[in-house]
Amino acid sequence: MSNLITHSFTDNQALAVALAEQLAARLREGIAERGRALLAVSGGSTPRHLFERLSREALDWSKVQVTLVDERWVPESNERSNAGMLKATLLQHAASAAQFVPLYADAPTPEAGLATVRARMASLALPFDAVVLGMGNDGHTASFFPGGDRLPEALDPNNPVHVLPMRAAGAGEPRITFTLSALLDTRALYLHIEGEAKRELLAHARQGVGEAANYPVRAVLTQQRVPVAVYWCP
Ligand SMILES: O=C(O)[C@H](O)[C@@H](O)[C@H](O)[C@H](O)COP(=O)(O)O
Repeated sequence: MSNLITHSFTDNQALAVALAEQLAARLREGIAERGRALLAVSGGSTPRHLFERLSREALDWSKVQVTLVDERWVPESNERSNAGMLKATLLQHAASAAQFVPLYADAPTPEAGLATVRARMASLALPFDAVVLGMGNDGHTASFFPGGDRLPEALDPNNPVHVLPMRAAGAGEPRITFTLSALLDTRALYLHIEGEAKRELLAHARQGVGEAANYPVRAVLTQQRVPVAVYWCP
């Protein structure tokens, strides 16, 4: 049985409204049932509208912890920083009361900052209430890049480690990423993609056609641990 449910929208505004409502519902549920909620989101360019929308959802954001599924190893002031983007979009308005838990530490490399980041992440009470993944045109998701130096470790479904450094030719700077096993430890999993090219790429990755058989995102699509809700618009 397929583990994927696809929700298609006419444009990115309609998608942002629907996914923001969905995420807000998961967070409210976490707060009602456990007194807190934990959200992990992707960076990149796709989720900006979604974040702007989500930031205005009425809920008790002071009980919400927000982190990233992956981060580029650059300080927040760098335009490539996912944390910087998140602060400018999601952590505004009502959501400015949320606690942001960053994946970057002030160290020259992700390896040098790893102990600090791991200690920080140990304070998060998994499972996540919701994880939102994106996907790159090379079939990566989070920082699971094709040819990534620690890709097998990152995709190992039984890896007890939550966070790993990652280096790959297509990644730009060194990265730090949650592992697949940590990201699948979630009550709800979303894959947010936009555009025809990504829809085709996803279909190929799902079927394991040609080069797409090796796309890292396939590990998310073929796992049976948690259903994947795909949110797509042209
Ligand atoms: O830091 C990152 O790059 C992201 O977390 C990454 O995994 C992203 O989701 C994809 O690269 C898609 O990026 P776009 O939305 O820019 O296409």
